[in-house]
Amino acid sequence: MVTAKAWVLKKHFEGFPKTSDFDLKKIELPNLKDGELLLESVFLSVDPYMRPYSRRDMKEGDIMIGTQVARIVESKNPAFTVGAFVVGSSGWRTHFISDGKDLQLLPSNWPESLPKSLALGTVGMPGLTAYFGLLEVCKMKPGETVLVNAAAGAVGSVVGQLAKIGGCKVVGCAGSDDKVAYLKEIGFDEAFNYKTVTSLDEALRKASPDGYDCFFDNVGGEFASIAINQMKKYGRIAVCGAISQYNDSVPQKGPYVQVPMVFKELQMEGFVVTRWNNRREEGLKALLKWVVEGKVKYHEQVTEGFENMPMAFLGMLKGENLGKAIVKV
Ligand SMILES: NC(=O)C1=CN([C@@H]2O[C@H](COP(=O)(O)OP(=O)(O)OC[C@H]3O[C@@H](n4cnc5c(N)ncnc54)[C@H](OP(=O)(O)O)[C@@H]3O)[C@@H](O)[C@H]2O)C=CC1
Ligand SMILES: CCCCCCCCC/C=C/C=O
Repeated sequence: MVTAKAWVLKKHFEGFPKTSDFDLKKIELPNLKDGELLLESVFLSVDPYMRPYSRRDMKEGDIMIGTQVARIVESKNPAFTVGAFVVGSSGWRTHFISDGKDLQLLPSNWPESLPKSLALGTVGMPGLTAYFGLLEVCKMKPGETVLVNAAAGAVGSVVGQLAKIGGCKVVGCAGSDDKVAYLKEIGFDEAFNYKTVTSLDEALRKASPDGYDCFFDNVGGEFASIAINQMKKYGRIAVCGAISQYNDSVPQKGPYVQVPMVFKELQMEGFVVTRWNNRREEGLKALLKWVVEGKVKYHEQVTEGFENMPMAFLGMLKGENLGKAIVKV
């Protein structure tokens, strides 16, 4: 008999989440039936979507949603071998039972030298978000200028590097000087700390006096309202996320987007990465190849210990992570 630990949503978040909104539970797992596997989480992901999705998809007492890299510890399913690693979507738990249908094996050519946690970041959902958002929503072309915010995070750091591979000029904004230094290290042409500039408008203009063809927006709110005015004619805005609004109890008010949208003839499109689930393998293959070749660099903010999951989640929402926020069990 295995006892799993799991973090549940004790109380719906109001405003910024608190550690007291979570509860740690123990769950006795039954013996395996034919066709089932027992898995042990090795790395778990904390992601911004958990904040808005918790309100939409969860009720109090539910196990927190989320993905993990897990090792198969016991198998009564011939398609899965003990010792293999998979990406699962079983939420914040140390152990779980699956029939295998919701599991994705790590690519068979995964190099020993690469951390398996990358399957939750650069070579996982956030990397795919950057890949499809840039290619299919921004439709970036060589020679164009791309702006990305939350640029030193899991999605943003990949956006900037893929835009460079695609022959674009890249401007990134992030919330600390260390993050800005990292962006320059990984090849961003221009980067600045949006928290310390005296005028965001001026900083954006200085970084690209001719304006922006593509804006990969991870933040929304005030940042997006200012940046939209610096789009070039026929510019494309990929609305990927709105982290500056996820903790609002009262919706923020405009400025509104219609005037620049009309006169600059902009395209603005929201998207969710799962739209391209049928092209997941294509995206992962490309991302893994660029990482192996050293063309896409990665950084992970690893928090040790399953008991620290709420703290890691709160830290990520506060901007404490450089690169992908990961919890190592
Ligand atoms: N549409 C889709 O399919 C997907 C969308 N997303 C979205 O992409 C965005 C980035 O996600 P991800 O890369 O995983 O997360 P990150 O790794 O970028 O972590 C979140 C970062 O957001 C920044 N941030 C937090 N609060 C604010 C704020 N009030 N204003 C500005 N920046 C803030 C912080 O960086 P800093 O120090 O720079 O402020 C923080 O480090 C999120 O909005 C997320 O919801 C993610 C995956 C899929
Ligand atoms: C429990 C598994 C959920 C995986 C969802 C991945 C889609 C994330 C879309 C993100 C949107 C905004 O952050």
